[in-house]
Amino acid sequence: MTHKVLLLPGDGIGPEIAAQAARLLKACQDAGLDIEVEEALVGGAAYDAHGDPLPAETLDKAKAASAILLGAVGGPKWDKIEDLAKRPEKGLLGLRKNLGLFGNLRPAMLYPQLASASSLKPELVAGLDIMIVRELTGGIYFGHPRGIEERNGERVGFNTYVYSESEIERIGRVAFEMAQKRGKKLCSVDKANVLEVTILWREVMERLAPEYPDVELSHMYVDNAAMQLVRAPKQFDVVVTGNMFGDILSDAAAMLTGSIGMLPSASLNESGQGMYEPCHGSAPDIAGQNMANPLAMMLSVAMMLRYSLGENAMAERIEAAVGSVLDDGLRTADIASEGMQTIGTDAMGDAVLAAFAKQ
Ligand SMILES: NC(=O)c1ccc[n+]([C@@H]2O[C@H](COP(=O)([O-])OP(=O)(O)OC[C@H]3O[C@@H](n4cnc5c(N)ncnc54)[C@H](O)[C@@H]3O)[C@@H](O)[C@H]2O)c1
Ligand SMILES: CC(C)[C@H](C(=O)O)[C@@H](O)C(=O)O
Ligand SMILES: [Mg+2]
Repeated sequence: MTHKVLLLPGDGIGPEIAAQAARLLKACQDAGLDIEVEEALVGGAAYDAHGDPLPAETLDKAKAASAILLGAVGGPKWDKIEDLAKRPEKGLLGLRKNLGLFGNLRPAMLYPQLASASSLKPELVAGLDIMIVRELTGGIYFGHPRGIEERNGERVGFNTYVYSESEIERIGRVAFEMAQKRGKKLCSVDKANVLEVTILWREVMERLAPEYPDVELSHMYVDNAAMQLVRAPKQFDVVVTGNMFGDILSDAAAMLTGSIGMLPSASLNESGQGMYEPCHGSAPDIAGQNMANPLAMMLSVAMMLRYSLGENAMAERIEAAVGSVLDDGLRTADIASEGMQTIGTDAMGDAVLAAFAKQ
């Protein structure tokens, strides 16, 4: 069966790293992968062309695709748009919500070659392999009521942090199953000392635990979890948490691996359809300078092959190609240690493709 892959480059460095992903997809096709690749607009680019960060045409194409690859959206050019619904980021959130992509997997895995690029001492991160399972279609990002309104003579801004039991259970099961396949440890991160919604979160996780007797469940408050991540990150195997805590903790975890430019992600729905994207944003500070690290995007292609297309061998081939490029000492600026020569986005893409061809 031919799989349809939708490529959404987006904004800022999005198109630069998406170009490297497109070359990698072509190499996979040449190696026998049966896919059809189409491109569409999302985010600021879509707003500029159609006045809408998620045009109906893009959403229709996304719904029809087996998998979606997204670069990044947003940037200062669109930050002045007063109507939040028209901001680039809402295009991304709209895709997640409309496709029901509730299960966000963010693996923070250290390539040993990058130990000296980590923000922690090498001995604290050697062998680091954490999977953050972030709930992606609920929580404070999508809660009602929300808005800015006049109260007692001043404006008040508010969002609502809401989770239903079924939403918690659904992401809990993804996390328990993930822990079963990995190190059998699951840490659920909440703020149950303060927020009722996360008291319910904790209760549901506890209720599920007896169904997964081989998994050791623990709980941690999010403030402590942030501290523990940078103190002793190897204590974690799988971490499950809500939308906003997961957003923040995954950026922090990224630095343990050397750079946010190394962190891919998968966002899955109940039917196995997925959207794959680096965890980072559009990096306006380096956009257009051929400086962005394309590896998170290229590793997102590997996650797509593994989670949506069932092509594990080819996924491993990409991951091995990345490893061999790092073995050769090739580094974009974000992952270079002092004194190392750096290469640009295109050259890093060339190197991964050459290594992929040799695998
Ligand atoms: N998934 C997404 O599309 C996504 C994710 C996060 C932020 N954003 C958006 O991106 C814009 C910029 O946000 P931000 O600056 O807070 O976060 P960011 O992730 O874009 O950048 C943070 C820092 O990391 C660096 N960086 C990020 N990706 C890199 C890469 N591949 N290689 C090298 N360096 C990299 C940037 O140069 C910057 O210094 C905002 O509009 C934000 O809403 C989008
Ligand atoms: C751009 C933004 C909506 C997004 C999020 O907050 O989920 C991003 O930070 C991410 O981590 O994917
Ligand atoms: Mg984020």
